[in-house]
Amino acid sequence: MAKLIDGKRISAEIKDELKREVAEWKEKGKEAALAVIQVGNDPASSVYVRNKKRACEYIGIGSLNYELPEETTEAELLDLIAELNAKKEVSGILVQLPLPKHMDEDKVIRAIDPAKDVDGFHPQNVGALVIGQKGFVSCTPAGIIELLKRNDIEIDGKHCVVVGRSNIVGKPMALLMLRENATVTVTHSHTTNLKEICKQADILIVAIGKNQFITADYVKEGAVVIDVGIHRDENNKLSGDVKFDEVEPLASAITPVPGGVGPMTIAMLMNNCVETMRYTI
Ligand SMILES: Nc1nc2c(c(=O)[nH]1)N[C@@H](CN(C=O)c1ccc(C(=O)N[C@@H](CCC(=O)O)C(=O)O)cc1)CN2
Repeated sequence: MAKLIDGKRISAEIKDELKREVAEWKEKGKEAALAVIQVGNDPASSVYVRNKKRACEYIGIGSLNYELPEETTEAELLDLIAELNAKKEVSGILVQLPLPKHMDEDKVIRAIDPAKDVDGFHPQNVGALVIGQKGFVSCTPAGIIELLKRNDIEIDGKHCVVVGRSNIVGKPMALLMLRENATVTVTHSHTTNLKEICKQADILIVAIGKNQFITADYVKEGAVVIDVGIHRDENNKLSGDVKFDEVEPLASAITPVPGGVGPMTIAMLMNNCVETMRYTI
């Protein structure tokens, strides 16, 4: 019987800790405000943007929401980002991904002031992570580290297999696990012996975007399984990249979907927003 890693509970704990900290900073005259830009009306993105706004309100920081139509041009979006970069009262900026196909996501991310890049996607922040310097760390990988630590799951010396190499999860996740002294294997669509590699994992982190792809035959008895995937069926029922019912009996600990990694993304975004209060003069 696997230990259920309860991201919903831990994210609530973190938001309560941040709520108290924000109150202290505000007493010292410090403020923070998060600007969230959504282009188009992807239903899942609208849920996440709403959750981010609610989290800002809960911890006591400002939130400015910009809902732009799908046909917004890249130039118009870049102009808005430039405006927000220049606004002193805006301490964090994020552009909800994915963007419409006519936009270059990398170019848009590079336009955000790295000091306001609370998603941790800007090359300057990613570079800082690579060389072990200070910078914003992307929220989902940071949330997974927090889940492991707050569940007293040992990372140092463990073999961690990351399935997927995206810029917003897989790659930063590998770097964070390395920073925690895990031995890290990153797999991807060109990995030929995926099942054999996954079965070697003490900690298996799955972020491939394939519904319930990881089944019991990919998992070593007693492994810790972290599911980053999120899929909705026609009845709006959520599932992950891991076949939970099959894998749970094998694992020593596992994250559910929903209620695992997802809420931690929001909590760690709030932490990055509060970080701007800790380091402003
Ligand atoms: N600019 C960004 N875009 C995207 C990010 C990101 O970190 N920055 N990550 C994902 C989406 N994401 C945040 O934006 C995100 C995904 C899931 C959840 C979450 O709380 N999931 C819940 C279920 C919520 C629901 O009812 O659907 C759960 O798993 O329990 C929060 C944020 C891609 N885009």
